Amino acid sequence: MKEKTTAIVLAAGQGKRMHSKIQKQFLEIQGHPVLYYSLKCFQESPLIHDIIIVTGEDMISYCKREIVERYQLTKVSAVIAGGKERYDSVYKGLLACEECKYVFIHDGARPFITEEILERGMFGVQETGACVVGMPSKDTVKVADEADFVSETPDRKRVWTVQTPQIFSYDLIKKAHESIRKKDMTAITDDAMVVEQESGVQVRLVEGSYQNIKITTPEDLDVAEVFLKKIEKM
Ligand SMILES: Nc1ccn([C@@H]2O[C@H](COP(=O)(O)OP(=O)(O)OP(=O)(O)O)[C@@H](O)[C@H]2O)c(=O)n1
Ligand SMILES: C[C@](O)(CO)[C@H](O)COP(=O)(O)O
Repeated sequence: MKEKTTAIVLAAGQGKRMHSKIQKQFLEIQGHPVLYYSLKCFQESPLIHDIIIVTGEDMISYCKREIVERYQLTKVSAVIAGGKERYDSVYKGLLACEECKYVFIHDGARPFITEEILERGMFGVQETGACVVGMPSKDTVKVADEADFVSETPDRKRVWTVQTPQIFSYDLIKKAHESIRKKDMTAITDDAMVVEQESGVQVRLVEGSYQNIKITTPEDLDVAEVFLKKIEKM
């Protein structure tokens, strides 16, 4: 089915900045693992046909049992092993996709996506085949030189901090990842930059939300608890 849309959900990171024995995507907030919340959104979205979970080799059976079976995530078509870096895990996810038109690449460490965000992403990707969700920066951003002196202050109106999901035409993102893998790869921190560097395709920015945080350091868990309590009351 060529019109299919697949979500690749990344959960193979070590979470070093969290300093926890349990990897952050498996820590519980309000009684459920962080990873569950974004999977639930993809499971319930009419835009998404199937879901691939990318996790550590040693966590595959845990994910199948404690996430996919426990929450009856019927759209999950595969749970596969990721790689050393985030971009390796993305590439493995892309290789595991069955024929599809679009892919939503998402950090399993971002629990607060919504159907509205997915809709904006799906709308945005139609234009050029590449779309990222993000938000305009609330802070003024400085670009530093190598000695930590300010080298530039970009116009804040033009500065966005980007989130996931990042949504692409499958053929475009697969080709871009294949192309960058032939080079010396350093500091590839998102998928949009792979498209920026390896194709002439423009990447559309659409609004995510200020709530769509990535669980990265311990204080993010406190913030996540607050957001969840607020969501539960709605
Ligand atoms: N080799 C990797 C590295 C990261 N990720 C995933 O990519 C997302 C975003 O990465 P990040 O927040 O940097 O996670 P970690 O790499 O786990 O964190 P840290 O850098 O603190 O170790 C997370 O959902 C993480 O599980 C992945 O699937 N495979
Ligand atoms: C893809 C991403 O979530 C966009 O903000 C982010 O770049 C992941 O980066 P990290 O270095 O893995 O935290």
